[in-house]
Amino acid sequence: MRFFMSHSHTALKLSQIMVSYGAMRAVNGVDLETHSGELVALLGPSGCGKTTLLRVIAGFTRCDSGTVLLGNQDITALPPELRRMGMVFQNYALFPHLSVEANIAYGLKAHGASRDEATRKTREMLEVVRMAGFGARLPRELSGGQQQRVALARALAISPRLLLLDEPLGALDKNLREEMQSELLRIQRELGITTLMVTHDQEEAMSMADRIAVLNKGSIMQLGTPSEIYDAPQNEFVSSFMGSSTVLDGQLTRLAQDRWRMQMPSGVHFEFHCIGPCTRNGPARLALRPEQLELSDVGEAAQVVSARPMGQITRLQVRVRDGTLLHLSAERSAHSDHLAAGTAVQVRVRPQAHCSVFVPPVVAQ
Ligand SMILES: Nc1ncnc2c1ncn2[C@@H]1O[C@H](COP(=O)(O)OP(=O)(O)OP(=O)(O)O)[C@@H](O)[C@H]1O
Repeated sequence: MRFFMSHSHTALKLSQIMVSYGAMRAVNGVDLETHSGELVALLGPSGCGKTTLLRVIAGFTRCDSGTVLLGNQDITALPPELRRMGMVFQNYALFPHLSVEANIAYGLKAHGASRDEATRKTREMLEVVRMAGFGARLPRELSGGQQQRVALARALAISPRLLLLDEPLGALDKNLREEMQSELLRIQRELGITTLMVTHDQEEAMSMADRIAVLNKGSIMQLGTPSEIYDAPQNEFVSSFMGSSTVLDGQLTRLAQDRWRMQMPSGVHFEFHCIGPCTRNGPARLALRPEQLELSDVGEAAQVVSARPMGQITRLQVRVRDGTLLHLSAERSAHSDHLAAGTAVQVRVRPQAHCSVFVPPVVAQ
């Protein structure tokens, strides 16, 4: 009867997970705790260990050390079939010769559901993913998005304690992908099921996740809400991975309580407010996002390299006098749309912007 339980709101806790393949460490001491019912995105570049971490949680890959807790249960050594987790992969992985209904019922029967239970639950899941009426079709008779709905229905049918998604929308084109993002979110919210989703798409993570874990080289670089990750990156990796920024090396000087000046060796300088508990005079790196810069009557002299109207904004590239290229996004205007290459302008950090500064670690002599 366990199939008729509501989806449990179970939290996951990973402690010091290590996985190596030979000499290569794929996951390097990961700690991660989810709240029950939240959607956490595992975001990072190719090869950073996202899938390996998901496989450790599912039980397909053994970790060399560390523990996996689900609720209060230590499941580190539990085989995958006893973990009751729902998984969806990028490539659908539906059985091609089975109908939609049979695909969904397959896992239910494998978990010991009777035929009647399986039929009832399968119909219910088809309703949840808005595919009622498609039960008799074969996977090849469905679009990519529909196949992914069926894969999701199949994963959810066993009332999993955790939903694991590995690039679930990676094979879909942009429009369908966006539609499926909100659909997936609706279902996840409706069922209140704790979900981990692997993605390398920053926008997808930003628009869907309650919290994002940014991974690099097997370690979590930062865990936080989308706005914490974007607005207050804790290190240079997160700052450059989330959205684009231009990084300037120079000397940092405090001008006032929360006002700083960054001067590059050429003398080019910018004044700005700093994010968070900033920092000390001396060598530093300033990360400037396109939306933090503006053309103005005061500021560093620069030349326009290119101006491209893109929907609501114009993307500008300007070069300051030491050759540094800066990226700006300006609100569309007749002026910004018609800035020719070579036009002399002035550029500054927007007065209200708060920028990230990273101080190189002090090297002991
Ligand atoms: N079975 C394996 N044997 C050896 N090395 C592996 C194995 N699986 C993964 N790796 C390596 O471990 C590292 C992490 O791989 P993983 O698939 O977890 O990365 P990922 O972040 O999911 O990448 P992608 O976004 O490209 O799927 C990579 O360097 C990969 O080559």
